[in-house]
Amino acid sequence: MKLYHVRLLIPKIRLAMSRSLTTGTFQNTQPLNYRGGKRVQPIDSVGQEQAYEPSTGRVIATFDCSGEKEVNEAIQSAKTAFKEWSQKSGMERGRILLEAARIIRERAEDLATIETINNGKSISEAKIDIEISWMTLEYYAGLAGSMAGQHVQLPGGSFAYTRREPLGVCAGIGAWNYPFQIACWKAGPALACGNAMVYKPSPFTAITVVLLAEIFAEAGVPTGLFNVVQGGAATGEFLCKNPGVAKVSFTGSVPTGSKIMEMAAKGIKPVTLELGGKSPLIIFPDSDLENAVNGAMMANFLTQGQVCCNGTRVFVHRDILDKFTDSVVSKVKKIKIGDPLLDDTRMGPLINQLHRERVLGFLKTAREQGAKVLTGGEPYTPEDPKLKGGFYISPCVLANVRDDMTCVKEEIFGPVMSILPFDTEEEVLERANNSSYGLAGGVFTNDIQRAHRVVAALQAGMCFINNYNVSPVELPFGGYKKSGFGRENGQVAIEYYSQLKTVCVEMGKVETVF
Ligand SMILES: NC(=O)C1=CN([C@@H]2O[C@H](COP(=O)(O)OP(=O)(O)OC[C@H]3O[C@@H](n4cnc5c(N)ncnc54)[C@H](O)[C@@H]3O)[C@@H](O)[C@H]2O)C=CC1
Ligand SMILES: C[N+](C)(C)CCCC(=O)O
Repeated sequence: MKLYHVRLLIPKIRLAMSRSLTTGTFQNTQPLNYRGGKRVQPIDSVGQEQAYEPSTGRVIATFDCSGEKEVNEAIQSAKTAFKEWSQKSGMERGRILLEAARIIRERAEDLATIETINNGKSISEAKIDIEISWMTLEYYAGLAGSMAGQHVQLPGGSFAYTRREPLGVCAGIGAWNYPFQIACWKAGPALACGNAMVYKPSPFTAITVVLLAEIFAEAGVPTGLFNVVQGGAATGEFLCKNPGVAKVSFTGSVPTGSKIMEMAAKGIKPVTLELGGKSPLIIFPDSDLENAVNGAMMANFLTQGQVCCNGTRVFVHRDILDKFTDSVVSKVKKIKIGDPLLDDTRMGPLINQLHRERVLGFLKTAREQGAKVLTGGEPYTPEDPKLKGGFYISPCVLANVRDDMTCVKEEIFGPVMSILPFDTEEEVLERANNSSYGLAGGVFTNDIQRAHRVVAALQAGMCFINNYNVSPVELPFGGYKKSGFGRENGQVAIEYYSQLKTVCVEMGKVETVF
């Protein structure tokens, strides 16, 4: 009875706290590592990192990066919990994951607020991210109970069966653009399959993943099942190289993905790599123009354009080029930039000053190479004085671009759309596929056969017809080519967090050749 009251009260207090949080007020005071069922300071460190509130430029947390000993402790803690967790039935695990999903749903506003403070994305988007997060846990909770093997009949009454078993302790390494959601995309299937996890978020967004660890504990996972270590490359490397880690699931850039694969190769560990992209979005003249324009907006400007699967190469048929361009530019000009915690803001700041300079650098090169800026692409300072130190830029549309320009070839990871005219289907497919990336792709057309023919020809793991950047958890997500391999979400993710054991059973006498 007492416990029941505590349960009801805690979220209420927290919600009240989050509502009083406004931009410029949050300061982290608690340890950000999570091990053995509680927040802890790391026992050793490899330097310090700072997390910012990108909308104001304020430092909101300074923390030690976990050293080799701390990473090892977290892995040992996960190993202990794995023994208990892996013995539970799928139904038992599913029930606990459902409870975690329920708690996230109950605290959605709270979590979205902190996510916005630490990442800079608008609160309206952060709320969607949190919704996708609890849906992910619900989905894998449902799948946990249906994981099963096969029975195979053999001659003479003998038979075999297969068991789908967990891998052990999985390492999750995340990017900063969807901190809480990426952690759920990894933890959901990993825990459903019976694994334990040690998770390292990006040091830029160190805050919300610890809240997820607390939620798992509250939902009833064994102590130590989900641990958090903090830091950058050095901490990540301790994790990848540790023989106690059975698998690495990574979301981030191509160069880091390549390093992760190398480290994992030394230990013969499987990896899932969700890397960058430079995806094409193809608009045919027979498409519904309003839908196509809205699709292009969704493909380019979510989370200030810092989205791996964005369709940043927008190929538009020459017949509708002017109409499409005018419509997109007028919509982009109306995007409300400012305090991301305000409900009507649609675009917040980029993640940090260095990244803003990087994006502005791409725009400088684009201009030098002959691109025409139709709107935006400048540092932006909101009127509210407390936002003066934030990392804002105005969303940008580029025209007069060619396929060989840097802004069309390289991932900018900012709010920059390039519009490229085309004339024929054959030509546009050739150009769309002319990239070392292959994460996503989209097509807008009302010709049903053309739509399917085009997506069949696109070299990309995630394709959209007449929409872009929707991501229901039921759908597998992942890349072709340098955008990585392995899949997150969907039923198939179970295969990436489990291994198959075959048990061959003899019912007769052993026939020997000797
Ligand atoms: N395909 C996908 O699902 C997504 C891909 N991305 C890609 O991620 C990039 C942006 O994210 P960033 O955080 O800047 O990428 P990043 O590759 O610099 O860092 C990603 C994570 O890896 C860690 N890390 C860095 N060096 C490491 C090393 N040597 N060993 C182990 N861990 C290491 C970082 O601390 C961070 O947690 C973009 O290229 C973007 O396309 C981002 C989000 C989603
Ligand atoms: C949610 N969605 C589709 C906008 C982006 C997910 C991939 C990423 O983490 O960048």
